[in-house]
Amino acid sequence: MPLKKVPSRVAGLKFLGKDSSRSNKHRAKMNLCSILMVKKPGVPELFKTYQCQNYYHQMQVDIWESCRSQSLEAIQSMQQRNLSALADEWPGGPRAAFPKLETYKRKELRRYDKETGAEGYSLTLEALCLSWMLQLRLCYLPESEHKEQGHSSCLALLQEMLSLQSFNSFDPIAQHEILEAVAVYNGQLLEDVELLSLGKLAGESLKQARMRLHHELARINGQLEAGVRQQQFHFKYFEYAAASLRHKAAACQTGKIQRVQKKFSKLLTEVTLCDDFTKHEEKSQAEAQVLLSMIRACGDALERRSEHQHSEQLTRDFEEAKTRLLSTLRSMPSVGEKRRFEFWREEVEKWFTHNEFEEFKQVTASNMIDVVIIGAGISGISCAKHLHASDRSGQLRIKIVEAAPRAGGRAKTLEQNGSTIELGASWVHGEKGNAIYDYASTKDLLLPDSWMSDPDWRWEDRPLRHMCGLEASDAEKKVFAEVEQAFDAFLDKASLMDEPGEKSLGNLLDEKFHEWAKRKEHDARMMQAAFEFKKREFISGIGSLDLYTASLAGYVQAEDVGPECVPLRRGYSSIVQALLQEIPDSEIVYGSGVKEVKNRDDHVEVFLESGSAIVARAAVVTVSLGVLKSGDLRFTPKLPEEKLEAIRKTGFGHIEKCILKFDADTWEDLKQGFHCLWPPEGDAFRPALLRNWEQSVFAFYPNQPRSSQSLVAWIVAEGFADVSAPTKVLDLLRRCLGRQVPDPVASFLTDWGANRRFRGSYSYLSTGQTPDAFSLLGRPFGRVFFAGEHTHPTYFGTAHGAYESGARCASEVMQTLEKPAP
Ligand SMILES: Cc1cc2nc3c(=O)[nH]c(=O)nc-3n(C[C@H](O)[C@H](O)[C@H](O)COP(=O)(O)OP(=O)(O)OC[C@H]3O[C@@H](n4cnc5c(N)ncnc54)[C@H](O)[C@@H]3O)c2cc1C
Repeated sequence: MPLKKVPSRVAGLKFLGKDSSRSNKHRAKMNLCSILMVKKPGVPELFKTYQCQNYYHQMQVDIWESCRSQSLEAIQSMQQRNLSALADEWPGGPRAAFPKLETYKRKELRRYDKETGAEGYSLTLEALCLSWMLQLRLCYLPESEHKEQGHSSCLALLQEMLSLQSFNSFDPIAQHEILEAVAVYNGQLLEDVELLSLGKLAGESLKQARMRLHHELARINGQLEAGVRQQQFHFKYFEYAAASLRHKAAACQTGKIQRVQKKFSKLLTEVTLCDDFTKHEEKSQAEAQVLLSMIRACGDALERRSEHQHSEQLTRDFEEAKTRLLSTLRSMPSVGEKRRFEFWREEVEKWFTHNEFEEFKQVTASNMIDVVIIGAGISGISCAKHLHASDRSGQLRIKIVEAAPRAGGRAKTLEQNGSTIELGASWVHGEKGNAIYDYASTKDLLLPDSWMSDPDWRWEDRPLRHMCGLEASDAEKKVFAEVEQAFDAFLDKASLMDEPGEKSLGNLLDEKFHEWAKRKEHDARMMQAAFEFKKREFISGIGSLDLYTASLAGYVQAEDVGPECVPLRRGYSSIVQALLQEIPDSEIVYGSGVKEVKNRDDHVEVFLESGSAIVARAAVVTVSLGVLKSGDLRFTPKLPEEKLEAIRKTGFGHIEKCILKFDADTWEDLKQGFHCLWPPEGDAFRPALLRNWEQSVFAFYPNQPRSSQSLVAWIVAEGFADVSAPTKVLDLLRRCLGRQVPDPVASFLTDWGANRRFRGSYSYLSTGQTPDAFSLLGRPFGRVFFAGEHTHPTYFGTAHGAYESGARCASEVMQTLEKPAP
């Protein structure tokens, strides 16, 4: 690779890139524009055609800068920003314009290639443009629905550039650029599971496609190494060499990685030891040192991988490597001086916290297991239990990773001086065909039937009070009972409808109520108040913030397993404890939030927030719909669009409980609880539109089991985080009773909506959704399986739905694991 004199303008750009001062950046940008717009008359015309000048210029400069900041992620996010800001400038979208621009450039390139010498400088520029364009294109790849085509065309472009007769006579900057693009592509390609889809596209077998890939990589790496050997201590070479190593590490077996690692290590050692090493740019010298240490540390890590070491040990090793490196840098005459050393210390920190490097560390820290279950709620534990039950060999290696320090998720019971308080699920809804009921019965966890006939608990006998503090009169109670009956009848009728269509529950109920109320002679305000009570009560049952976005079809689809509401003797946590006893303790890792799930060809990689990773043959995701909506858990590759849409559209409720615990004397007076009637607000009662959450409180119920001496108020509010809620709820209680009530001895407030591990209470079908949304949410994607209440087609929103979804998932996973490898 002969070094030619670098054309000043381009060189200026390159070196200006190193200087981050604003004016220099601006000059760099202007230089670039003038090269593109003035020196190459064909280019502006073309850009004009696609009306994308600004976009393109901005892009070049952005890419330039983000290449310096080393991260493809940075390029992608910049790309996103630019795209939305400049979408108007590029009618038809950049994807439509790209192929045209590309074809043009490729043609030019070939033409210049034939006429090498005469147009050498132009050729260099064209090659530069092409390589930038390639980088742009690479940015689109992760998002593109035409990923396979994207891969093919990128590969074709790379091959074309590398095979140009005149490649070696390009100026070094252009060669660098092209090789960089190659290296980025190299990493990207491995990321996308080794050309699997490309193989399919070209009608090749997987084996052929892999061979082709390896052949290609060997060639590309050869070029990279040649670059390093020529002592061009260029930042990018080292960086991408490391990225490439990391990707290889993720894709190959240990033996192979060690060979690659040794090779790089040798190469870099050679570089740092050579005579004129210290004559090179300071930054490059340090870069080489950093890389060498990193690679050595990686080497150590790799060796440990075979020794099954834990990630904490690895973290310590990396820390040690970092300290070693810093002391080497401090001792280097060109770096050790205080101000510069500070700069380098920051750089080293960056290197060592660089995402890719972290991932490398994580992957090396893991050992392959069979199934990793994310979340130890009812669905996660049920899945583990059922996996064990169907594991005939008794060899299945399972891990459950749970972000919280406890199991149970939305089933959470507080133990309070011998009594229990339910913060999440409290009832076993229905007896027949309810898996939780059956399970709890066999373990004798349910309260005896007699509790239902307890006069203190009888629903219909509960006192009815106005918010102003008055008890409802007998006449009002009669109206209330009639409205209740009519309301239930509306819903019963809705359940019988064959085609509930797009209608919302709110609309249906309003319609029916108005028809019904017209025929009645009762006090209109009382009817309305009773109707709004029912709606409030109903909202807390289905979890929707607003009945007008909850689908009637969803209500019809939700299956009841009986009218009973059976509480558990020792609360819902007793179910969780019983289930936990059926799986080995060592299988659960608490306090381990998962941040990313990578779906590979024949395995999954699950990256934890703590910095380690688990590699398994299959993963089961049981996090709530709220967590899936938030995007906190990343999936690579992205989930299919139809699943994403179901995640976006399916409703996830926001129900909270505020529980006030009283002493024995006060409790005697309150133990039945009561229903509260708000003055009617017109006929469009929508909690989402309420001025404050207090208005969603419709009752004070004894918390089950009632020995806890506590009243619970249900609250409907999004992302609820009002710490003063217990005081406000107590005020409401006093207001409704029309008298002073002694302060409670304790109060509890849930935060299901604000808690980032849940982000809501339970799911429901929204208007406009097709009823198969829940099944779609439960559909596996590659080796990733999905359980959780939100994946049950008929028992969504319930604990038994969660339990059954775990069992379903276990059977899907077993089928996959038992399939012979392709
Ligand atoms: C207030 C309330 C009252 C309810 N009342 C009833 C009732 O009376 N009867 C009934 O049948 N149902 C009821 N439910 C619903 C029932 O509690 C749920 O349907 C059920 O518990 C859901 O279980 P799951 O396993 O699907 O999800 P979860 O319980 O949400 O379990 C998911 C687990 O994943 C963990 N997690 C989240 N993110 C991560 C991450 N990144 N990495 C690792 N782990 C993570 C969470 O910590 C959690 O433990 C109620 C729910 C609420 C909120």
